[in-house]
Amino acid sequence: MPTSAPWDSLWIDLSVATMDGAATGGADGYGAIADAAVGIKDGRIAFVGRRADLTDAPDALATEVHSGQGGWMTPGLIDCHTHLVYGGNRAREFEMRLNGATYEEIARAGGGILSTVTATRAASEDQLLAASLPRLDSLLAEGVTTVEVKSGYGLDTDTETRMLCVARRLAQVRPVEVRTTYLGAHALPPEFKNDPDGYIDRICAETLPAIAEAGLADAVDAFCEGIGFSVAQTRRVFETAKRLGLPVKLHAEQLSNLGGARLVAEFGGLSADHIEHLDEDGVAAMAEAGTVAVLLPGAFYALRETKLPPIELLRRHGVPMALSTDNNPGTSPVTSLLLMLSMGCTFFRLTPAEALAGITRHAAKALGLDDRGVIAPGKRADLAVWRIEHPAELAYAIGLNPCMAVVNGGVVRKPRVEAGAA
Ligand SMILES: N=CN[C@@H](CCC(=O)O)C(=O)O
Ligand SMILES: [Zn+2]
Repeated sequence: MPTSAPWDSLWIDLSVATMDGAATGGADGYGAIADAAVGIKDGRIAFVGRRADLTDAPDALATEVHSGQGGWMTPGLIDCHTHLVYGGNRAREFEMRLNGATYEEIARAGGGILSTVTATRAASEDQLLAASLPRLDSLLAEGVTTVEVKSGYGLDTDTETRMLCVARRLAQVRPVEVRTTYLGAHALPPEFKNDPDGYIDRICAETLPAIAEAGLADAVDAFCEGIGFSVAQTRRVFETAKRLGLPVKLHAEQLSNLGGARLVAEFGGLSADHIEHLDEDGVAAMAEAGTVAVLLPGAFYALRETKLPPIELLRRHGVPMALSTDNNPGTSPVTSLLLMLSMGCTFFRLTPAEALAGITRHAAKALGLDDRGVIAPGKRADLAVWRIEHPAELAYAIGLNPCMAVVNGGVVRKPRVEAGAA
């Protein structure tokens, strides 16, 4: 009676970028293994190493044997900061900016986020789902296996709840893991005009407790900025999140330095995001707290920012750096995570290895996930296979998508999900 193979599947004929700095001392930054083999059992990595170290023939070790055709395998990509679910678009605002208006002027004039709030409040759950799927499909085509999705365009309890329900539904109709973040403190809704403290009262007393009770959020975020909320108001939201047992993250130091990074570090927060205006005190506080720096070059590009995030300080203090699309209708209508690799290197001067860690290992850490983001025994078998000769090509090529296969929890899929498939 033939014994059953120990593994469900085995990948060979490829090199592997494990992105597991711990395993390789980060020598090449990729944790690279040439002529490698990756064994998968029950949706988890069972083996990763040299093919020469396999103890038996491939078809004796696995039920399914897959060839990487001489390419490379990386961990599945993780987009750790998106506002993917929303109604409408802001192309007119794009035109206004090209006619000289700034992002802040448009926001202060009641446009910007609030115009998306109007469109999102008017949309049904099914309409929001239909509007979000093409944006998600674009990310999935590039080997993305985990996406974070924020609320923040409802600003009332019903619509914030609806947004997070839609975010959760995305994972039911697409091969992707979705992590949700409540971002009620994103902008001041019209019904609380000139009363930000009253709006924070409602977030802390009504909306956030209701969303936590419903299990709709994995984390809580806020926009700490002159056109957003103060440190004191953000602190109140974080105190409520802490009481409800939810981790925090923060849109911090995007347009100015209010000390948001120090605040999110004080709460042991998962990440500080944007951080163009971050100073060394903030970097040191993040390093101390293990808070990840999430870099958003799409917003930097779309707003034509000139203030670069303090990359050298982040490196010197050992703060993990992640990259993300920040997909949103205003500052970053971006649906390509691979393009963020290119921008992270070209604008922010990350190395290709740092950039790839930014959408794998460090992006997982920004979401508080330690079961993915590296290829190592026991981790989720979330993988992407690329028709490339070296991982640096992923950051080097602009507009080319060399993804040839994606593995979600051990299940192999083609990169492009059938358009419109439910
Ligand atoms: N800065 C605040 N939030 C989003 C922009 C939201 C919007 O403009 O719609 C961001 O991450 O850039
Ligand atoms: Zn954002």
